[in-house]
Amino acid sequence: MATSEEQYPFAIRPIPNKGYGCIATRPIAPGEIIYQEATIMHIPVPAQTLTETHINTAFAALPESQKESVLGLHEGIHRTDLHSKVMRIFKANTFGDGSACWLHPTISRFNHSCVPNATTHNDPCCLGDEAQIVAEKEIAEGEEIFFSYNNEMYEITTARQRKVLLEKQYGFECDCKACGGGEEGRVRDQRRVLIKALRARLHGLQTSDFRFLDDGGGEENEVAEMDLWVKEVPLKEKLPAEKRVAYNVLLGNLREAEGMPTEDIAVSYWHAAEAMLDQMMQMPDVVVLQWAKNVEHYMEKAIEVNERVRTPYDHESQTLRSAWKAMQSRPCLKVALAFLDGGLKVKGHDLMSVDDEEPFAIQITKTGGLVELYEYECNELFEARDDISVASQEDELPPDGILRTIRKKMSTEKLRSHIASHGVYKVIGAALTCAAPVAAYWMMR
Ligand SMILES: C[S@@+](CC[C@H](N)C(=O)[O-])C[C@H]1O[C@@H](n2cnc3c(N)ncnc32)[C@H](O)[C@@H]1O
Repeated sequence: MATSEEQYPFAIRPIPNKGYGCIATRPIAPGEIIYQEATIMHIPVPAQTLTETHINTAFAALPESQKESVLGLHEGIHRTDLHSKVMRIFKANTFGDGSACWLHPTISRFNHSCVPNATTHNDPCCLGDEAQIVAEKEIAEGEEIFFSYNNEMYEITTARQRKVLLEKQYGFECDCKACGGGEEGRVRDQRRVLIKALRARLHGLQTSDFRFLDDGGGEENEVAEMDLWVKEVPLKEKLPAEKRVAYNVLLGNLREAEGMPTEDIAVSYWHAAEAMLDQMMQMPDVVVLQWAKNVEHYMEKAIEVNERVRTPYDHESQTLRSAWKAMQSRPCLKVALAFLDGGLKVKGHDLMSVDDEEPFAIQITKTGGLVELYEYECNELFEARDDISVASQEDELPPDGILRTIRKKMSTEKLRSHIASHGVYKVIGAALTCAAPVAAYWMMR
């Protein structure tokens, strides 16, 4: 176990009931690279189809020194399907990306938490076959450093369900704060159930049913990821833009509240901004200023969250920044942001309001002129369009869906009384089936 304490900010130490683990030897700041190392035993086969022969062949091909370090790794559990020590070691320490599996001799010493303070980065474009452990939060000297062994799955399962998954895969019972039960555990479970529902809807799927995990997950040694996803059923209708906005914002908020990795939080806000822009573009001649502000707010949030743990020059930061630049060049957003930035003169129209009231929207006329619209004027315009669209045939994605969203904005009183009589979770439930941004807003208060 070769880590030099001067060179790296952690040491491998025995941890009660966990074998070894990695302890910070000094304070570590968010974004700091804790460790970086190359893979060994890289097997170009997905975990589901990995066989004993694959593992034995890859092990046999290693130089003697690497064989020794593999054999020194944690052996994992004695399952009936894992016949040799090498098999058990590989299963207990394996990393994978859906197309290959591999080991990292030192990174394998980090233990798991469902609320991790670090993440693994292994983007092959930037790191080749290396992986990094990067701090997600402030880590104090003496604190154990954890990453999540499968955040994609664990962020959508309750403590009881994770207990089955972790037991079958690794043979341990997690004692992190998300698995610790009590009131905190209950709130975390509810957040993760919502994250599951939102993620499914955003993928165009009905929510998967994980209740079989509550009953112990069956006789199998391991619950394959395939089993969990194969039950997915596509939604009958495409999710309209206003729901994608609401769901992504809520997903970002829930992930933040749950302390999930910043990369996932940033992606939620980025997708919310994209959906908001899609919503704006369904009505290209009327630019609602608040929607433009929302796009800007969600993108700024995505960039800020991402750069808590990455420099502006990292690949992910560059991707986000160039996505934001591309969005800003869309005519509707460009007009709105230029206007909000301090006035915009187009074809002799001075759009700065004569009084202090900010217009609700800007209308782009047929001749390309720009006209300010105040809220009452918008309502009249939208009502006229609603009347026309009621008469028109039903589209899969009605272009005037957004108009209805604005209407929903008017019914906050109804939501308020709903919360009073049914409680917040009923309202969240309602929002999951008929969400509008205003419902998401209420949920987050
Ligand atoms: C990849 S290894 C991690 C390093 C390992 N503890 C060692 O001694 O080398 C995975 C194994 O560590 C243990 N482990 C990891 N996270 C744990 C946790 N949160 N609680 C208890 N045991 C854990 C389990 O035995 C698991 O099979």
